[in-house]
Amino acid sequence: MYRTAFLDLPALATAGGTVSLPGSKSISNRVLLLAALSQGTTTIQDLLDSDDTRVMLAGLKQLGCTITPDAVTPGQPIAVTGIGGRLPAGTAATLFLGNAGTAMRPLTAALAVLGGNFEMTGVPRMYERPIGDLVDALRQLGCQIDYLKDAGFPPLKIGQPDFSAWSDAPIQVRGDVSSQFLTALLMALPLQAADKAITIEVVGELISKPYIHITLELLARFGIQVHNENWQRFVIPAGSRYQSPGAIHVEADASSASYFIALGALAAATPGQTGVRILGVGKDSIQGDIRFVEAAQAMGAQVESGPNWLQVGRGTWPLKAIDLDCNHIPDAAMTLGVMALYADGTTTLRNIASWRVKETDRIAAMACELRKLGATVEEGADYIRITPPASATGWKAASIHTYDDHRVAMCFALAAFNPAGLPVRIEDPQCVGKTFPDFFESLFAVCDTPAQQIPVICIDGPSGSGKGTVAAQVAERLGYRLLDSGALYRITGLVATRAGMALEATNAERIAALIAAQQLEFTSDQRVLVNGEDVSLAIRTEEAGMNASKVSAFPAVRSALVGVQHAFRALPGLVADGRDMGTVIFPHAPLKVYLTASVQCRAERRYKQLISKGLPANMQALFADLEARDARDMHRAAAPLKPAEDALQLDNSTGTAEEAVQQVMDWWAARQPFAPAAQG
Ligand SMILES: Nc1ncnc2c1ncn2[C@@H]1O[C@H](COP(=O)(O)OP(=O)(O)O)[C@@H](O)[C@H]1O
Ligand SMILES: Nc1ccn([C@@H]2O[C@H](COP(=O)(O)OP(=O)(O)O)[C@@H](O)[C@H]2O)c(=O)n1
Repeated sequence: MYRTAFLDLPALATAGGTVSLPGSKSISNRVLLLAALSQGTTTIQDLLDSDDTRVMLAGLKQLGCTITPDAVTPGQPIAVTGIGGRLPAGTAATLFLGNAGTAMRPLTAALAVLGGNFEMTGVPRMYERPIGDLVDALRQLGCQIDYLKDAGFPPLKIGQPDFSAWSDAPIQVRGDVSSQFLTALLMALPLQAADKAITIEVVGELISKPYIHITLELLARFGIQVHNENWQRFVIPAGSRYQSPGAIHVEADASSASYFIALGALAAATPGQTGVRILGVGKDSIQGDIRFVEAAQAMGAQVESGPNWLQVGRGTWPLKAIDLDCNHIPDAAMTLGVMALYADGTTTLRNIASWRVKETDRIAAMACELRKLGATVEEGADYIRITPPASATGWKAASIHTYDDHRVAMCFALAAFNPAGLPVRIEDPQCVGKTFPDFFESLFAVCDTPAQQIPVICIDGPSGSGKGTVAAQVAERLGYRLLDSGALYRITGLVATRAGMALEATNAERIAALIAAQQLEFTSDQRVLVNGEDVSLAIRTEEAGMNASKVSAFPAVRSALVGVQHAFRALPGLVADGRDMGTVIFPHAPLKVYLTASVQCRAERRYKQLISKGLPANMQALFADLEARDARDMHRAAAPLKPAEDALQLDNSTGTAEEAVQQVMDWWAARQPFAPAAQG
């Protein structure tokens, strides 16, 4: 997940490849509970790993379910052996359910019906989330539930139910506060329907019907066929009994799929690829938002589907403008708002009054941000009408404010395909964490753009000037990748020495062949692996620096390392630290900085740095080494150390590292097309 203040997306050109979406939270926790109540073992594929599923798993273990493996492991199924519809007499437990409504509500209902001695607890925020309507409904049956703090809210105490006074009258539950209460009853009451049918009656208008649809579909897979009488009465037939389906797959979140469906529809296919393949959800999905596919098709998307996959490519281009009632897909419809930027006319999205009361006023937010990009937007109480810029020159580079709304951030990323080739800034990108923490990583993995579009900031300079420190911090602030090119020469020196090769010109070709044959890996936490061995510390000694300086003078070695360095230039951007980043490796980089500091100052810094790493250091020797290294780096024939003609020079002798970082950030900001107010 990007935790930067903003994330700049370079202009993107094509899309293609496969994206796996995270599992749906609503489905994950329902499946877990249903598996736990069933007879038999259920093998669950693609369960979401999140706070809410973790507390559910922990609770189920306390109830005696066997869970293997112990926790969600990426790519591996998890097996849940259920309790077969009953708990051993006298089962007692205190269940901590965090802030997971999808665990608290259904588990309360199930345990109240099964009976035992339970305390249902959670985080303080959970104690502010209402549960009174569910408790009232359960008490109609004879369930024993007491409030341990405030009436109507968790924590709760659950005892042994007494069903003797319960007639066959329908159980009534309110449907207009949270559909989770009805879901909880629908999942718990089959436990009492062995001998007689049970009817649940909704009082008031039922909200969020698509979620009840999910519950009914999943119940059916676990052997319970509920009769839905016009969303007002639900009848659980007599003889109902939970039975594991054996294996079940958790669908990916269909709303998250909308961004990639749109991507396939509006991006040209990456050569060699046939559009975007989305794994985890198919057209037969039980989630309401899957109907986004129809809307995308109406705009021109070419969509194929199979069990749990979608394949989306460009069909009609430009997209067709549409006029659509979006009441059935309120969340995913925001994505249509950005697709409208690529349409051949004015698109109207209607019946979206609920947008006004979501994470933010989404109609106002979409209108404001779409206008920043150059669209003409009309907004009404319950509609939005979007006319795209008339031509490529009408597009503007915008810094998109995201209103702490994950969906605003995700759908506006698609604006990076604009025909004007402008970058798009997404402010506060970490707001996507609510449903899709790795959204931008997933997006970059299936998007492509010519290398010259991907920004590179070069930071060159002599040893100890602070390049590595400044480059790492600039990369962190921008969410860019980092190339520590010196590490490549240090590794070369190390492997050559270990292979017993003298670091002399006569061996240059052999050394070059040797480094080209190594498997190099740079981890996200800045460790360096050679053929799987962590050499991060071994290459940091002064001796390794000297050896690096020697091998780096060999043209054959330098050529052998060019491809590796170019490969670092990847979305969303790169900060490259070295000697020849701006002069040789990335000569067209949009920002080149030449960082210097006096030899005295650099020797002192290096001394402190080595000591802090527990490596030996001697001030006098360091001073001499630095001078020798400077001389060799500056006077060698191949790619000598010198400022690029268009480099900005920064003397870093007196200021702090933070000041140097800020200077580079300011220079970078000045080269961006975004309004200055939004710079971070
Ligand atoms: N103003 C400064 N700018 C950059 N680094 C500094 C500064 N002041 C002290 N340092 C320290 O200097 C040391 C050497 O910096 P480093 O980034 O390794 O240099 P280089 O990569 O140019 O060899 C680091 O330990 C860093 O924390
Ligand atoms: N792009 C680069 C980076 C490093 N080098 C060489 O590799 C050596 C080690 O690089 P480094 O960046 O790790 O060294 P320090 O600046 O940290 O001392 C330098 O002294 C240079 O001789 C190079 O020639 N070209």
